[in-house]
Amino acid sequence: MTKAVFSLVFVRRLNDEILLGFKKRGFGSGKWNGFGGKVEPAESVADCAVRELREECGLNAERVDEVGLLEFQFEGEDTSFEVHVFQTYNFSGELTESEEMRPKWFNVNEIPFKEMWPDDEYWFPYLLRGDFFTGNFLYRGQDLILKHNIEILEKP
Ligand SMILES: Nc1nc(SCCc2ccccc2)c2[nH]cnc2n1
Repeated sequence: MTKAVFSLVFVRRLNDEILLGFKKRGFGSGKWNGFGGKVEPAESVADCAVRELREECGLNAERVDEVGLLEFQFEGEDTSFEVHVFQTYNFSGELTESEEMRPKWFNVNEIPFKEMWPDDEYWFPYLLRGDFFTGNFLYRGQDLILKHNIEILEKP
């Protein structure tokens, strides 16, 4: 089982808005998601999160805080995805659509889960509440979760 490491970053504004991007092509296209991609050899996961955010929507995160760690396996595939989830409230720059992503602010009570990866509905409540979460999901294809486990580190 080879492991590929990815970053995924969610931008928050005030307390009730979150930035999502509609993936226009490539892996996960047709779904709303955070911004992210594959960690390159010479960078940290956090650096990757900042880089991918800027590349995909033009925003510069002053800092990113790790809020979760997810592992995804797809039945019959040898590679598993290790996804480090980050959040930031501190950003600058002008929101821009890219070839990859169409960004849009959502109210946290109106997350478009039906147009997102099925697992997101399991861990979004913890992301929004600021608890650190870990989870692993076994998929059949990209729509069916065969097995999953989630653990929460309650904030002190
Ligand atoms: N929310 C969410 N995201 C991903 S992939 C995120 C990491 C990534 C991978 C490739 C390109 C850009 C970003 C998922 N996979 C399975 N469930 C999932 N849920």
